[in-house]
Amino acid sequence: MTIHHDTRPTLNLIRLANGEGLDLPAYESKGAAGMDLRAAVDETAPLTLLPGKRALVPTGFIFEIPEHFEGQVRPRSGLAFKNGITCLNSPGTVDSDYRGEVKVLLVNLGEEAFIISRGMRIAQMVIAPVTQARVAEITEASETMRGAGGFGSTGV
Ligand SMILES: O=c1ccn([C@H]2C[C@H](O)[C@@H](COP(=O)(O)OP(=O)(O)OP(=O)(O)O)O2)c(=O)[nH]1
Ligand SMILES: [Mg+2]
Repeated sequence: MTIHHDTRPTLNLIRLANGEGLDLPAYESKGAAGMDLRAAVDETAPLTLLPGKRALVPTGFIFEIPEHFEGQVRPRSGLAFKNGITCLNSPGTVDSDYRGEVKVLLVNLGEEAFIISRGMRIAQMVIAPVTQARVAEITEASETMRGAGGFGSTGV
């Protein structure tokens, strides 16, 4: 009999007042990379995002991102494809030492107004390992084949 140890890091969530009654962020399928984030906008006041405008949408939770991990706030492709809605700062970076409310910076690149109602799944968050590098200044970079080639240097 094989015993499976759950090696996943724990993500502690603290529900804020504006998060009352919201479903927790959740992975919507067994293999989902990201957990969907819901809009903690007021039930009585949906947020209208006009074309070309951006808005910081609250999630109603503090996320205690485990140490040595980050939260990556990413757009949902369905909203991007159907409505032109994306995360302006994608991927948004939630630091493991952040203890404020996680918010989603949405922008409307579509042609129609987009209504954000309470509980709508407006983005997703991937929890990914991340490290800090020790920064050291040196006088000369090591030689590589690529060298300073970038921005299309390898062709299309
Ligand atoms: O999509 C996002 C991006 C960031 N944040 C929060 C969590 C993150 O830890 C903090 C800082 O994000 P970032 O470092 O990207 O912003 P900054 O402009 O560098 O602000 P700061 O000087 O506070 O780091 O803002 C969000 O809630 N959602
Ligand atoms: Mg920062």
